[in-house]
Amino acid sequence: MSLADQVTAALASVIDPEIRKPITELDMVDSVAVDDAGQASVAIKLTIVGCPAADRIESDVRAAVMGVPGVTGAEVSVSVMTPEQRQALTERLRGGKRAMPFGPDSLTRVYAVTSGKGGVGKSTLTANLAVALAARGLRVGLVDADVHGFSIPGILGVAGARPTRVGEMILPPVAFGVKVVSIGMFLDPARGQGPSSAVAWRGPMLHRTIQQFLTDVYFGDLDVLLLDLPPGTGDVAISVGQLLPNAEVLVVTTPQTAAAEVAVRSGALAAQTGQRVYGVIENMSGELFGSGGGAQVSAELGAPLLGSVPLSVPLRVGGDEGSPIVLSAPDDPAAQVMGAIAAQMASRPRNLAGRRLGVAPR
Ligand SMILES: Nc1ncnc2c1ncn2[C@@H]1O[C@H](COP(=O)(O)OP(=O)(O)OP(=O)(O)O)[C@@H](O)[C@H]1O
Repeated sequence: MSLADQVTAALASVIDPEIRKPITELDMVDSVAVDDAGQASVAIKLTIVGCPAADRIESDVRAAVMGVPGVTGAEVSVSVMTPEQRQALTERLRGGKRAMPFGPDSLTRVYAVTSGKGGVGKSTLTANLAVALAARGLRVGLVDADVHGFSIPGILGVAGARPTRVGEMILPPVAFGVKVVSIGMFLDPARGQGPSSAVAWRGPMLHRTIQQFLTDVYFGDLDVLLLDLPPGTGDVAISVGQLLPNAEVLVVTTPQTAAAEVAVRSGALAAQTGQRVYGVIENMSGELFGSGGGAQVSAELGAPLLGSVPLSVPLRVGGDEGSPIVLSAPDDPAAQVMGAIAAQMASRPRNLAGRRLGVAPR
């Protein structure tokens, strides 16, 4: 066996402390060379930038290399895997099992949009934010999980659209650059399922449906996934909290005090499932409905008030007509506020920056 082969064999004793497998099985050894004088050069690829285990891996590699008889010195260089290499590794570690793509090791920022009660404009804001984010060049997916009324497809002008099935894969319709699916598109009226049968959707069946839905719908690589949840603190919010603990919550409220109180409750549920409240949006602001609801929810949840969207006739009409005003009437004051909120969201880095690869040890 050549000295280089012996060095490679020795590297099998170096275990990645997080993934808990030999680095030689994780495609982390890029190259190994040993010159005539016994000087070894080893190139290592880490899974992510700023990998907390980097120093340990590097020193373990050095020790393993120096332990090979005949090696006189070791030069270890460290780089980072490309996203493709990382993805290939992740898939291989999962053993080819289809997994829910938006879990904690995903690069996608996931936002669950919730409200205390219905009719506060949650779906309208979610749809417009999604379109505004897509218009900024982000890859955006939108899941309508509001079992009390699937309004997203209508607001985005794809009310009659059905997803395309390619084998086991379900390809979502695209509206204004947003990949949009609604649980409403998967209901089977023959089984009594329908937008008006929310009661039949409670509990474990709903949980399984959402899980299957997130797994089977092929969104591809997304920068942002938005979920329009039903108002309140019901089963869907709990399921999403369990399935996507990494999701951040956006709370929509109106300016009235009563609406603000229930909005706080739905935001507080997020904390119980380990989610973080990213921010609060006040909608339909204007003297008519009182004021201060957004600020109150923001203060009580300890999350920023991202903006106050004024009452706007074009916003309502745009929703009815399937024409989101962030595109069709960008100068409207409500469109301006929603555009500004989308700009804040778009300026955040991708989800995984500096985080560990969340691969569970076997
Ligand atoms: N800022 C606004 N100005 C005027 N009308 C608005 C505004 N925001 C929303 N609306 C209108 O209010 C109605 C309710 O909005 P929407 O369906 O988005 O609420 P929701 O909170 O998602 O309700 P639910 O959860 O019950 O589906 C719609 O007719 C919508 O066009």
